[in-house]
Amino acid sequence: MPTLEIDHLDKAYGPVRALRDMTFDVPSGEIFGFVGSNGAGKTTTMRIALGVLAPDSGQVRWDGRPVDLEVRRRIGYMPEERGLYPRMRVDEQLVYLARLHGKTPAEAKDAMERWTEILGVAHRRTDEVQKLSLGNQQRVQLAAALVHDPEILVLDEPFSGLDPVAVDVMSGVLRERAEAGVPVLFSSHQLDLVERLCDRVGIIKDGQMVAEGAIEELRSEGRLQWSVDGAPASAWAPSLSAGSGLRVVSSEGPRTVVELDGVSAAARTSTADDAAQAVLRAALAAGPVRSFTPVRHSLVELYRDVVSTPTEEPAA
Ligand SMILES: Nc1ncnc2c1ncn2[C@@H]1O[C@H](COP(=O)(O)OP(=O)(O)OP(=O)(O)O)[C@@H](O)[C@H]1O
Repeated sequence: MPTLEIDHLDKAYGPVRALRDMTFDVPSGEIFGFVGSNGAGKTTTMRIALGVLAPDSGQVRWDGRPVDLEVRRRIGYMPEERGLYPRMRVDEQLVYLARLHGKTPAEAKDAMERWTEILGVAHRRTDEVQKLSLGNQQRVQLAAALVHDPEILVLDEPFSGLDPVAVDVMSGVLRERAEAGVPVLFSSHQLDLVERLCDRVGIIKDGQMVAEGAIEELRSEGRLQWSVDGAPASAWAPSLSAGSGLRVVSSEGPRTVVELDGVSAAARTSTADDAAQAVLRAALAAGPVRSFTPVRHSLVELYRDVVSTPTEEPAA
């Protein structure tokens, strides 16, 4: 299966180390969400993936082959700074871009009509781009990334500034493209959306990948907490032994959340099961327990945990 491989990228802008050993893969058919705070290095990674910026070291490959001019033509890219000609008509611009990527005039017109229809801007085809609202310009920008039937999609914050309907349209298009076998790499600060849409997520901080995987995998590596609905914590939490690593993190009336600290990855599953049973036993000893559930953290919570953990400074 062809894969987009981001392989050990390093990049500095003068004294600023924008990327350090950035590594991940996006196989065909997968939607990979790239998240990280402002200045973390997302745009830099995507520009290198597209081949418009050279890394200091490392390589980007598609289907085992370094991204060269030929591969670059097969990438659909939505730049962060956007890149449409404001005074050109929507239809002329999209046909022009498709022609640049080698489509015949008939194919280009066909693709322009199809994508403006799918993205809900068909009625604005003859307008200059600058006359469209920002959201509609963004739909045209996505059409521009898609109009040459790219094999790979690299989209820098495609959802920013879109209304909920446009978000749904854009999400539908990305899903459909992924189902057609295209690897989709996109960055976003809208973590709820990333959680809904992505097969895998990469969280970056200071130019380094600090967590990567399916959201379920990130959850299973994250903090372990249980929510208990029963007697108040004051009636049973003191009986949790000091050496158990269990502590109450919140308690409101009958609802108590208990967390397990410092579990080594290897011991995690059995320790987690033991800890859950210990919490339940303690709560039951104090009265009836109406519900007992592991806390499922959202991507926002996982993200906060990961980015607030200090990263190791690599040896100089
Ligand atoms: N052309 C440039 N010259 C100098 N420094 C740059 C340049 N482009 C980016 N940087 C720096 O590199 C780092 C990574 O920036 P990058 O734009 O890749 O981050 P980002 O994750 O895309 O951020 P955002 O979420 O704000 O778009 C930042 O410290 C930024 O200031």
